[in-house]
This record gives sequence, structure tokens and C-alpha cells, in this order.
Amino acid sequence: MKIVVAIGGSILLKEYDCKKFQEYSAILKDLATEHELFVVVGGGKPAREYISVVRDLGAGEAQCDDIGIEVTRINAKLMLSALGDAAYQRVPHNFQEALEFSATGKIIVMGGTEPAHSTDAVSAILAEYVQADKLINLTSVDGMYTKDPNKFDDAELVPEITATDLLEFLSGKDVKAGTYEFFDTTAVQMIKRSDLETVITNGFEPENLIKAVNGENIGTKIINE
Ligand SMILES: Nc1ncnc2c1ncn2[C@@H]1O[C@H](COP(=O)(O)OP(=O)(O)OP(=O)(O)O)[C@@H](O)[C@H]1O
Ligand SMILES: O=c1ccn([C@@H]2O[C@H](COP(=O)(O)O)[C@@H](O)[C@H]2O)c(=O)[nH]1
Repeated sequence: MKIVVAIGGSILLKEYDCKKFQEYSAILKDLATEHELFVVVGGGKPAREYISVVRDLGAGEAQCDDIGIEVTRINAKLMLSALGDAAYQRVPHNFQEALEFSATGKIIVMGGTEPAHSTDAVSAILAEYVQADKLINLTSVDGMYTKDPNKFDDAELVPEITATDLLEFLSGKDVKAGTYEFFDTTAVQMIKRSDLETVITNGFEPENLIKAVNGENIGTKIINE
């Protein structure tokens, strides 16, 4: 299978150490023996901190996004260091480069592309671009909840949702640099129009990636009506 894997910066850089990069690198190398892999890495806390500094300096939102993109690319480079020879050692800056680099047969790792969306959208557009069979989004919670599980104790995990309902759910959420909350609408629009098989699950347990690849019922599945 051709698979796009999005890994939140909040997972990889929660502790500012190499542990999660190493854990993911072992799993990705293993999966790459059977599957063609494209990995998109998010910005996490470092991105939000840098964005906050440049916003305080008076930058507009698109410039703040640009700073966020730079941080995601640094995180992608960290993942390349972890993967070593199993990965193509350049970070694509756009989708065409990602496709070109994939001709090497190695794992491709990228961060952001252009302002006005998050790496969730990058992963969905990339999945369209390379005609992936599956998109797996590894985030800091178990999947999509009825409300923010970090704020509400009575939030319930939603095992399955249509792209249309998810778009409705996300409408009106914050879309400022660094705060494309939970999942961004651009990503869902791509998933909807390409009928892309998508799973959102908890990335703090890297084994969830293997479960999602194997089609186990974990997290939230985005389905088309
Ligand atoms: N309805 C919801 N369901 C699930 N999580 C939600 C919801 N609403 C808000 N959230 C928040 O979204 C967060 C997950 O997205 P977040 O962007 O922080 O991390 P990420 O996907 O790992 O990417 P990155 O850290 O790279 O930005 C959770 O920490 C959670 O608090
Ligand atoms: O293609 C992209 C990717 C990212 N950004 C900006 O960077 C931050 C960090 O990315 P996350 O996916 O949220 O971790 C994001 O919030 C955007 O501000 C971007 O503009 N374009």
C-alpha cells in the first residue's frame, strides 16, 4: 500500500528528546519493507512558541504561518536523522518534489508547504497528489471527540464520522497560525473529494500506526457517505 502518515509535533517533541523519533523510526523502517511511505511531521510546541514570538514582533498571520512551516521542516530533518539511509535525505518543500523524491523508493519526510493551513492539510493534499491508499493521522488524543477531551471530562470518542459531518463540526473553529485546532477543514475537504481512507488515532503509542495500517478499529475513521 501507499500510505501517508501524519505525526503531530506534539507527539514527537513533547519531551524535547529523541525517544519518539527513535520509536517511530523503527516502526517506519519495518513498515517500509512492505509499504510505500510518506511522512508529514507537525510543528508542536516549538512551532507555537516561535509563532508567538514573531506575532509579538508585529508579523501578520501569513508570516506567522511561515515561521511555523520552518519549524515543521526542522522537525522533518530530525525524523530524517532518525531514519538515516531508509529515508531520502532531503525535505520536499512542495508536493511535486515529494513525488519526485519518492522515485528513489525511500521513505519521504516533509513538513509544511505554504501558509494558511496546518500539516494535517499537507498530509491530505499529499495523499491526493501521490494517490495514496490510506492517510493515518497520529495526534495527541485517541481520535475525534464530541468536544475537546482536554477541557471536558464528559467528551466522548467518535469512532466514525463522515467528512461532511466533520466539516460541519469544525466550522467556526480558530484558524490562526499555530492554532488550526484539532484538524483543519482543508484536510477534510481533500479527504471528502478524494474519498480517502483516513484514520485519526493516538500517536503517543507508536504501535497504533501498525494497527491503523492493518485496518484495526482504533481512533476515529473518517468515512464518506
Ligand atoms: N473535538 C476534539 N476532539 C479531539 N481533540 C480536540 C477536539 N477539540 C480540540 N481538540 C484538541 O486538539 C488537540 C490535538 O491537536 P494538536 O494540533 O494539538 O496536535 P497534533 O495533531 O499532534 O499536531 P501539532 O502538535 O503538530 O500541531 C488535542 O490536544 C485536543 O485538546
Ligand atoms: O503547510 C503548512 C504547515 C504548517 N503551517 C503553519 O505551521 C504551524 C505548525 O504546523 P502544525 O501542523 O499545526 O503543527 C501551523 O499551525 C501553521 O501556522 C502552515 O502555515 N502551512
